[in-house]
Amino acid sequence: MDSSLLVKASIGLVVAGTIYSITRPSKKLPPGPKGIPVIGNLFDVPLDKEFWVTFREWGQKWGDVLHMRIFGFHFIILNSMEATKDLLEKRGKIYSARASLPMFEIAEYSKLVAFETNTNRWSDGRKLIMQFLTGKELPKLYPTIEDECSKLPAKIYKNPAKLGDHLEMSVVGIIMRTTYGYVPDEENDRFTHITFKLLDEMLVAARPTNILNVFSFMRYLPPWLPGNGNLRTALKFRETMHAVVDGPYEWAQANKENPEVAQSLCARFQNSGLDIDDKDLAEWTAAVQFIAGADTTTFTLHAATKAMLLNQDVQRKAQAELDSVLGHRLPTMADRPNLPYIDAILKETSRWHLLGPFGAPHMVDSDDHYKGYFIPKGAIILPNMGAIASDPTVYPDPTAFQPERHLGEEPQLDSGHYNFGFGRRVCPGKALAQAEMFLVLATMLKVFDIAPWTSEKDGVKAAIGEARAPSMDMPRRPTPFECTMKLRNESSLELLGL
Ligand code: HEM
Repeated sequence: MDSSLLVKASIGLVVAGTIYSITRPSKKLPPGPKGIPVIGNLFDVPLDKEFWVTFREWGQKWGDVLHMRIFGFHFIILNSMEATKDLLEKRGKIYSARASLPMFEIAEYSKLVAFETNTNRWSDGRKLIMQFLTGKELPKLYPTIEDECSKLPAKIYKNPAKLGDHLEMSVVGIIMRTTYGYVPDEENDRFTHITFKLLDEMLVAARPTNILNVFSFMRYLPPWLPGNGNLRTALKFRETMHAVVDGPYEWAQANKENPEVAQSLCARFQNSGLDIDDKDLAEWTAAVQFIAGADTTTFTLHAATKAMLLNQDVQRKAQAELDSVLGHRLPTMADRPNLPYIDAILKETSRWHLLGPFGAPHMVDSDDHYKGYFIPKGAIILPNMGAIASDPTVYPDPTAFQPERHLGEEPQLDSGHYNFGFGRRVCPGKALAQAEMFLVLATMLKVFDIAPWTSEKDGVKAAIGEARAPSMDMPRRPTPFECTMKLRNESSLELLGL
């Protein structure tokens, strides 16, 4: 063999190797606290502080893309809108999976659009919702929204102490009527009751401290085995899940002739023209409307009420807008384009009260690289919306409640661009939620003043909100507050429809 050829070949190999080692994607994970073997960063996240605040502080030290590991799970924290959009939107194809939690699988929550990973069944479910809850179809739901909202002032007037419940039942009424054509009872409605039970159980099942969520092999052990209580719980939770999916659907089947049922989403899901005559998908997609749409919308309305209480000047400005556009009548959906301040209040509410500082986490389903860092397949992605919503370079004076920041020639970043999630997973109920929140808030402010409550002399106390420990839970109620609802003036009585 020609020795010069051997030398040339060796040099070539060395050069190629060097080039490869320089250009090879690095396996360097994004920065973050060092952690300790096996348990990783478990003790680096203080439990007495909001998690998003800790992550924002880490960001100030290490940058807007961070890594932490807890046991075998990798987490990538994104502290800026830019990084979040780059990954969850521009690379949405690989960043749209959902992590599977063993307790969610056993309880069958993973069959719901919101928790199912990116399968064909998930995308069919999404298509169904998008088809009927957006664009030209959405206004078909407006008469129901208007009807429910027109009843709200009388309910508040008769029993102001239950303001929080009235707001909740307006949202539930809109969902149950549009989804099934079913009008829920104000008190102790059977389907409403079981669905709220399910929502509570979901929070329990999602706890990372559940041993079954950490050691998934335990699902294959007999449920009666001592120490396998999580499996028994998950099997019980499955019964609630099925009651929520089957109950209202079967009621709708039995009441097909009722015109409201015939018009409902549930009926339309079955005749959608999509390639599904699959009863199973229609049934589970109908159920997710309540599961994903009730607390999210209600808690935002509770937070908007609190914002009005704390910012009386904003409330007065909103009422002045309502009076000048409406005169002496309740608002309708047709008024929305003329009431921009109400929408601005809702945008500011969603920024000011984060419903979920991390939204619903996505999972990346193949290895990736970003800004020179390695993002491992299976990592959970946590967009830190808390950091985004409080960034003074995006929102000057971020702690102030200022609807004006969303108006004018150069509005600041619309919270709707992050509060409803990202990319292929973005909330398909966004337009519906925004429409109903608009009308509920506009109706309430047209008829009532939301005033401070300090003692009985102020009137009847309405207490709303919840003391809560820092967590990753979504959605979250506002922290507790007390207010009283006063009719704005004598003629407001005429708007109650009594
Ligand atoms: C203020 C009200 C609401 C807020 C703030 C909200 C927010 C969100 C967020 C953050 C996500 C996760 C998105 C992601 O993974 O990137 C989501 C998903 C979802 N939302 Fe909403 N939502 C609201 C109301 C509603 C309503 C009224 C409905 C239905 C009628 C609904 C249906 C869904 C569904 C089905 C998903 C799962 C989407 C998927 O995983 O593909 N939401 N929502």
